Amino acid sequence: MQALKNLLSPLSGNSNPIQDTLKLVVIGGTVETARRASVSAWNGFIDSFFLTAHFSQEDYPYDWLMHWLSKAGQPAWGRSREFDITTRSVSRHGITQKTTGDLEDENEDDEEESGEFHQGGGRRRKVAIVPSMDTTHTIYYRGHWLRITRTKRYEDYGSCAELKISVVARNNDILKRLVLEAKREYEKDAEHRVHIFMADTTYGCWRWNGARQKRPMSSIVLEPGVKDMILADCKDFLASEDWYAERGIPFRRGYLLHGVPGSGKTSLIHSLAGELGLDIYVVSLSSKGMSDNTLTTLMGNVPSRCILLLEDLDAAFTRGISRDETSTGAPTTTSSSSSSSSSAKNKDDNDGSTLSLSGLLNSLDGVAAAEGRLLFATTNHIERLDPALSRPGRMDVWVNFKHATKWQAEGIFKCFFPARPSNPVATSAAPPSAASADAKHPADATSSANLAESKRKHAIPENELSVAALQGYLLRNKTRPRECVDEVAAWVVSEREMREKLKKEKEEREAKEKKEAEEKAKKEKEEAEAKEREEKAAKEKTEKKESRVKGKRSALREAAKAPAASAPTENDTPTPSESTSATEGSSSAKESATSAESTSASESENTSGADADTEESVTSEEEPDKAEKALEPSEPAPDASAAGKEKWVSVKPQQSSADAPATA
Ligand SMILES: Nc1ncnc2c1ncn2[C@@H]1O[C@H](COP(=O)(O)OP(=O)(O)OP(=O)(O)O)[C@@H](O)[C@H]1O
Repeated sequence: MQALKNLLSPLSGNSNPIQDTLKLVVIGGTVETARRASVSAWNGFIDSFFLTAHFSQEDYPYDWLMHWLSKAGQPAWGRSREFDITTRSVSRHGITQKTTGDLEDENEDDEEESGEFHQGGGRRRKVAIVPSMDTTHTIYYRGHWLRITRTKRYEDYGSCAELKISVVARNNDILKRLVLEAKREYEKDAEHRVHIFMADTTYGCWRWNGARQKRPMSSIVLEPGVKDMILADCKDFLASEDWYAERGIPFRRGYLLHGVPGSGKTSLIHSLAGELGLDIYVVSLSSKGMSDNTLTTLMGNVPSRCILLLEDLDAAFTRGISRDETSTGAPTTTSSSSSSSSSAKNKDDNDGSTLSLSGLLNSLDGVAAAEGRLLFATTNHIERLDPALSRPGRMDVWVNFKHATKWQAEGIFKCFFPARPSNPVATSAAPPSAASADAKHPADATSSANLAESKRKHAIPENELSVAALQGYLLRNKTRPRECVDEVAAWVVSEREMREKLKKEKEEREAKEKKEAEEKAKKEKEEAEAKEREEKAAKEKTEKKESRVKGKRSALREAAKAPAASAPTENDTPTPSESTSATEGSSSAKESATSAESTSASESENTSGADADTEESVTSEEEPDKAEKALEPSEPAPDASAAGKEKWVSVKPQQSSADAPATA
């Protein structure tokens, strides 16, 4: 104390300013050091007493905890003074737009209390409270204060959130309890839902796409034993991890569901996911930007227990062939022969996808491929698949889906109009209205039900209509079972007619497209041939012209040489008559040239269209030759005197007519 007094006292009195400054520096330094020491001591204290757990957005516990935290009415969370309020549900990949049916409360009466409200007439949304970003929230949980911080981590590809929970405790029991409770809550909530994740080809990651209501297996109508066989196989696989490990067999199983559209392939997978409590990870191999690397990354990020769904395997596969034939290994089948489909295919070829068959195979069973996943692939065209893709090991179980049999038609009818055994009147599987109508004639009820049953059975043709089409018909008549049965024969006829009509339209469209394509090809061929002919003619003309000019020049040269050779024996000076002749010759040449020109012009006039144009240009090119051409008729016989004349003539066309007399 005395020392502090001594230290401070001179500041008040008159003393040396340098000393005062130094003292101030010392005081400031001491205070700052003390502050830092206390902060570090506090951090040390926190570290030694607080337990801290980190939860990455990429893993399930993050989902559980966010779900737990976001639950409206969470008492501990309710006391927090800063939070985000959202109507979007919480998922592994952040706050995502929720889909219908997700996090909905069945109890509409408690709407206000639970924070739900109707939006857009019918769809209910739930207000969720979640921890805001980069803020530490303190909540009280089972006798402990939890410090919760949600932060965002930036990585190479996008961002990833993290949850940090700290608690003062001797051991991590409280954190374990918290995570387990959150998990239980999450699973309880997800009990009736199947979570769907879609592949994001841009970032090579999975995006939560929503949670769908589970579909009961009983609602899928397949031939007897099929559903049970698949379900039992899946269950057996999921329970056999050790068995696979002991034998060194990769712990994966593949199911290939192939067959006609609308026969229940996708529905069965959704139903199985619900039954087995698995999430579905959907990859569309034909999606934009899909490449070998992206697919491998995606496959590597699939969790161990899930359903991996490759939809429309053939579509991506056929496109793969056209895009990258060498690397796909050129499978045995090709795409549809129809011009429309091929043109559509060509259009798609430039979508930036570089997926190859080998890339797909590697991603399915390469080292990066996840263990314990159930692979389901669907296709409408099994014949287009490469044998390498569908071989056992990759696709272990094949199931063929056909058009509805009579048995299936009956089954789906019963799904829509289930019989009520407690009420004998209603054994006809009729809805209340029809049942009450029957109640007026109880004696007839059974017989009429049987009649309806047999009517229905006989009206639906075997293996002709898809189950989806049947379902559509039943949906349209869901409140009138009796009429539904009565009108089924008419509906089948109308379906056939509709199918015929569509088929005819398709054939006509294809024929038209084919014809157009053929005409186009023919026109292009003709144009190419015409162009080729033109080029050939032009070339021939040029060659002809060149050879003619050449011949002419050599003839003239030779003609010019002849008098030169005889010159020493004759008079060097031409006689007046010779000179006149030469002049005459020159004027005659001029005349001939003029007549040749006019002939050429009249010829051009007689020529029509493009030929005329061509002729014109050729004529103008030939202009210098006209004079030479014009000389042809005046070409004298090759005697000596004529040669003498030709001497002048030969010079003249090369020069202007004005020069002729001078030269002469
Ligand atoms: N066997 C079936 N049992 C019950 N419902 C079915 C069955 N087949 C089809 N459906 C109904 O038809 C609709 C279409 O079925 P789904 O999408 O499962 O057919 P798909 O075979 O996957 O067709 P695609 O090959 O075109 O994808 C669904 O709404 C489904 O309820």
